[in-house]
Amino acid sequence: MLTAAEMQRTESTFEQIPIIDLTPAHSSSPEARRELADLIRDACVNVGFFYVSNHSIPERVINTAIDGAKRFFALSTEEKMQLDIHASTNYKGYTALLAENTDPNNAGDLHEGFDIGPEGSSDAGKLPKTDAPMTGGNVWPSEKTIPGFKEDVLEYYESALNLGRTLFPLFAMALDLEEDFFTDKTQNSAAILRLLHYPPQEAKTSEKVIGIGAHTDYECFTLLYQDASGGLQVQNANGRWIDAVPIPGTIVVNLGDQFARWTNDTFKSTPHRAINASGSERYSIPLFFGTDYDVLLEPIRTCVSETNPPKYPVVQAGEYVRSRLEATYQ
Ligand SMILES: O=C(O)CCC(=O)C(=O)O
Ligand SMILES: [Fe+2]
Repeated sequence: MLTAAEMQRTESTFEQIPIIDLTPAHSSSPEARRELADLIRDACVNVGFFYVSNHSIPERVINTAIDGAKRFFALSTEEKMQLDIHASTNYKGYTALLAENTDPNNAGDLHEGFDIGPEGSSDAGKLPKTDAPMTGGNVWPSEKTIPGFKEDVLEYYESALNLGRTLFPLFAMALDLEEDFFTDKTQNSAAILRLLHYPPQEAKTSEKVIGIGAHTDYECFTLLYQDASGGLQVQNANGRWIDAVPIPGTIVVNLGDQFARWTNDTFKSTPHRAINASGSERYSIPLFFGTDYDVLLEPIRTCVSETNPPKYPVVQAGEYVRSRLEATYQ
């Protein structure tokens, strides 16, 4: 008999992104968790992207966060620029339209964003420089400007963090490691949440200005809520752009470069981009879930062999993310 993973087998030339039901993640049966980890392994090795259903982020929490994003981006440019990310020492705050350029071949991204990290850790000055991008307080609009915004966004942040914590043991099983392999490496996870707003892209906009240019993410994995507009595209091994169509009730999970490096490319960090051709405003919320910044990304033992030697120099996780953030916001 074929296992679920064998029946749902993907390929690197995928035309569709697999959907994985996360219900067995909480099962007391090791076999059920193993079967789920096999599905996740297949998606990670071939696609680098999958949708999760039954992901446990309540719909209400998603809706209030999206509503918060709408209220935030509706503020005047002047109000938003008071929180300019370029004025922050730790990459928190507001990114204006075209202020970011994810694909160096492009001329700017047609989105605006608002970034937060862990709330309440404002001791960045005492920490080594490599820790700076993740630590330090967030900046918020005043409570009077958008009542309830901070609470709503932080509630989503906590829910998404919980989902991320559910996934690490499954990724560990998928790599034939002990289930708790990542636990001591993700005690102070560097998780950056972005609220994103993509104005509708007019047909005449140059090809060098799209919602977000082709890129790979920096951390271990990203949990992405996207609204119903559509526009996210994922590049397969043939170079074709495959639509990651919005599927109600799901969150998109994609792997990032920390995981690709750590797993010696066993897990794929797949290029993706977004073009909002819907004719209306698009909102999305990625949460970039990384390992603790002091972890050395030495190739994981099950991912190297004599015939598969290490492909990347060893870097410290925080140092790696810092270098990518610096390049993005220079
Ligand atoms: O908005 C999206 O669908 C994708 C966003 C993204 O890829 C990113 O922020 O890294
Ligand atoms: Fe991305």
